[in-house]
Amino acid sequence: MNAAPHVPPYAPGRVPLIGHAVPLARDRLAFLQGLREHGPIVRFSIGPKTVTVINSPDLLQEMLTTKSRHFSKGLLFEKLKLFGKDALPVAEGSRHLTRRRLMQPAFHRRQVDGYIRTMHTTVDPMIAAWQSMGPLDLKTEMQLMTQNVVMAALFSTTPDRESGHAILESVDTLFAAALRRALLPLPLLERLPTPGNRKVRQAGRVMRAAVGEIIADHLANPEAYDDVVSLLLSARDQDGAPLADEDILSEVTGLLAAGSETTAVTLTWLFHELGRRPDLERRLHGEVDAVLTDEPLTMRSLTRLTFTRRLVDESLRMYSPAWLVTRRATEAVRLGGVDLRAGEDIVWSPYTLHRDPALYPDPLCFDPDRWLPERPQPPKEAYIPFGAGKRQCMGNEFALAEATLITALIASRRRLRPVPGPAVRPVGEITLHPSALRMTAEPRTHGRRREAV
Ligand code: HEM
Repeated sequence: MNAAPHVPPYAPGRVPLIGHAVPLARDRLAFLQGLREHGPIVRFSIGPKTVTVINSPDLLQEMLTTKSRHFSKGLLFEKLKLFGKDALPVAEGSRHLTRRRLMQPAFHRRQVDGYIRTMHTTVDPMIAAWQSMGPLDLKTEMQLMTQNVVMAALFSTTPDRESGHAILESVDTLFAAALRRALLPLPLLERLPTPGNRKVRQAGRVMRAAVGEIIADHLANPEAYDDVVSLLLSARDQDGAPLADEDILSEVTGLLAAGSETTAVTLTWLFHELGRRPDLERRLHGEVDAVLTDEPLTMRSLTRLTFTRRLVDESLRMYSPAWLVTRRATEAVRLGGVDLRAGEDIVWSPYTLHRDPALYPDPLCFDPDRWLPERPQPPKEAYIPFGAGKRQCMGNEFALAEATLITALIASRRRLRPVPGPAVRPVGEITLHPSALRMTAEPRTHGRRREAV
């Protein structure tokens, strides 16, 4: 016999009509973090909408794996359709499955190995160019770098700095609109011709034009390319029909959006920590000087960068880029003894999970050595920067290789020093990024200087 369902509590501080809108607007990260102490499943409300937060790693695992068929991607991803109606990260059901099967092979570890040289040749000149620049806005630099890496490795295209900036601004505008609309869903307002909505439409046009050009070039010179765009262009369904133009545009745009900012903010946080921890920086320099040679980098050489990789893993723990993820129950389902109603909106946060002192000793200490194999490790379900189950990040191997490679290449040639300014704090927008981070890129005077490949 099933036990009587438990009704999860509302978080304290709920005010009639507006619910928890005030603490949420004041500091959404702190609000979400604070909810953990109210149990594994807790509710909050914004106006008439109730949102259920899952805090326990076991229940998250259940929702994302064994019971995943009862959930759709939810509010945030509905709003992220701004990037493309049915792109993989927002697609549902059989459409998701077919597209995932089609694109997954391009992201297997073996395939990622083949991207390493392109990553290297894309990033090297960008690091060299820092020489002639003043203080860097580090997040923007990292975004340009990771955007170029995705475009070069997956679409065989490298935009110049100006075009890269234009794409980046459009991605930022669309991401900001998606989050705003998910937090305060007022569909009617989204359609009005307000300046804000016009800006969003214009950003969409810039993205479509940039991606459209890439696709047109592939169509005009099919024999010149063998990449993800070619894969999409040559795909056929069971009836032998090609993908619709709109679908190809959506998938390419979706990959660009999913694959650039997440890795960029991971690297931004990593160098923020190194900038204030000379002990860690010294160890990183020691490792890259010992491992990097003048030979081109390969997956094999990356696996020897064990400390560099622990820095990446720790940045992904403490500053999980995808800090807020949503789901929606598509039918009534029981989770952890709680009956969720069909249509119930759900939120989970790798950021708060990874900062739970019950799972991570001293969680606010940036300690890459917590990932040493001889140290006690957290349960697998407690470390999910890339999610879990059938919707787990498709680009995780790509992102880990890229972040390790970029960290090592920067450290082999530059020291990023913080520019004095206001204290850096985490800001939870579509990704978790530092409030502002300006750093200067000093050449390294000791150590092996690497030339462009
Ligand atoms: C540090 C970097 C990254 C992080 C932290 C990250 C995180 C995530 C997370 C948490 C999800 C799953 C969301 C959910 O469960 O609803 C996801 C999905 C996805 N990511 Fe990533 N991601 C990263 C980099 C990348 C890269 C480099 C690419 C591709 C170039 C990529 C492509 C995708 C795609 C296509 C999906 C949708 C998968 C599906 O629904 O089947 N990501 N990512």
